Amino acid sequence: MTSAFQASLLDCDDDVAPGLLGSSVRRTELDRGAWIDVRPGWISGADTLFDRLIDAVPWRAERRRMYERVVDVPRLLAFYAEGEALPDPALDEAKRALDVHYAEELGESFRTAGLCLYRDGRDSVAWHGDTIGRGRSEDTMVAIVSIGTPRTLLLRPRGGGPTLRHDLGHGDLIVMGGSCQRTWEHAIPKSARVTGLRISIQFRPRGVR
Ligand SMILES: O=C(O)CCC(=O)C(=O)O
Ligand SMILES: [Fe+2]
Repeated sequence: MTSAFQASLLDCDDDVAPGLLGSSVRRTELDRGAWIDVRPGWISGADTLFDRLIDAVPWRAERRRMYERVVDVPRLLAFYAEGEALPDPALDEAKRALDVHYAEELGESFRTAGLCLYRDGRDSVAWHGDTIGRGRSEDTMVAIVSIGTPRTLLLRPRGGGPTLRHDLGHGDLIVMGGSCQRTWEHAIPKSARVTGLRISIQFRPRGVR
């Protein structure tokens, strides 16, 4: 697959690396004990990482049962279970940096990496919380690195309330924490305007999916 994502002129760094976290992470408290942390432009060399992941990851299409029908999942997927080698050393570095930054607050390390490839604005993820496993009943964190074409992440309280909109740019980090998976839902909506590829990398602790 060739990259349909146009390398930005400012980002011509061949070395891929996560930047500092620390005070560059901006926290927004949501209600009901949920929060999000945002660190724009966390990954430098994100263009290079994007191209490497497009080639290295065994992207696969999935079909899932939805009520009476079996439908195509509208994005390509890959999953790296605990202990499985990640597809790029920069993802190991990102995971290590997240483990250090969140060690005290999370009390455990991130263990798995889920990857999604959104081929264009027709690909999406519907409203959901990551509630398969412990996210259903316990506070946890899901850290997402977004690279490629910017997409909108929507967040809304379960049971109703205003929708928050967050634009995820190339190399950005967003972490959903506290009760976010069980008291809020998130989605990447379809968009007729989006024509480029986006990769999302989600790091989760053990037993959260
Ligand atoms: O694409 C994203 O950043 C979100 C993906 C997501 O919510 C999920 O895989 O659970
Ligand atoms: Fe999710």
